[in-house]
Amino acid sequence: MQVAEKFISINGEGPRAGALAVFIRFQGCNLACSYCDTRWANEADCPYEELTPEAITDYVLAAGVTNVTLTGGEPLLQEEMATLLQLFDRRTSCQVEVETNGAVPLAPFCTAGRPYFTLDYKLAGSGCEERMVLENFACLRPGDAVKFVASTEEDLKRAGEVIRRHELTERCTVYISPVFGRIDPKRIVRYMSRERWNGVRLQLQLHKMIWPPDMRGV
Ligand SMILES: C[S@@+](CC[C@H](N)C(=O)[O-])C[C@H]1O[C@@H](n2cnc3c(N)ncnc32)[C@H](O)[C@@H]1O
Ligand SMILES: Nc1nc2[nH]cc(C(=O)O)c2c(=O)[nH]1
Ligand code: SF4
Ligand SMILES: [Mg+2]
Repeated sequence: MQVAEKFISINGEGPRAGALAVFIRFQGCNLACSYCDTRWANEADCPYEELTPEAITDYVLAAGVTNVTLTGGEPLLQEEMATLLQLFDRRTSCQVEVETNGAVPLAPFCTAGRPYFTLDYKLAGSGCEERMVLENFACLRPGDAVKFVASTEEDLKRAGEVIRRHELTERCTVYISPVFGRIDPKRIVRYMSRERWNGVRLQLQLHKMIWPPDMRGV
């Protein structure tokens, strides 16, 4: 498996935000979001370590941290991802979370060793909305999350439509986040108040408040 970086930090995003986690960031992505903060990991010439699923679970077990976040790049493009998830299930008692971009079918990963998914629904501002696999919503369960990362008021309006049409707040946790530096979070809160967005949570990326926003390995 192609690992661009691995590190221990607090999770800055999602349902386990603030909790210590071990991060495995895989190289390569099938999208090119306009705002991507880890574009470097998507480049074909990004340096990576080639690690087996066994070596990755060994690293996590040795780290002694019980939350694991698999991210990227797009983690679900890794050929051995199903094997890795089964190994985590068999060899560890870790809570495994996968950050995924909504453009890869989840169903093949919803068998034994199913992780928690944090699924990004890409809005128009990302340039990738037409790539969303809408069938994925049916796979979501409590403990999972859908995240909308908004650049504009148009994005906020669209997020509201998708949340309502697919009844997402009934299925799992729903987050709305600003594209870092592109929209003032105050505008999002005003929008949430005006539209009475019950059941949706604003989320700001904690790690970008603690460290420089472009710092790797945190
Ligand atoms: C880098 S992506 C990797 C996982 C997967 N490819 C995805 O898009 O969910 C991890 C998370 O960072 C978010 N993200 C990337 N760039 C961002 C930015 N500039 N501002 C806010 N969130 C960003 C993505 O929307 C996603 O939720
Ligand atoms: N601290 C920290 N938390 C994170 N949660 C999700 C991340 C990601 O890049 O997917 C991330 C990240 O890059 N750093
Ligand atoms: S899907 Fe994720 S990793 Fe890929 S370009 Fe978009 S934000 Fe970046
Ligand atoms: Mg990140």
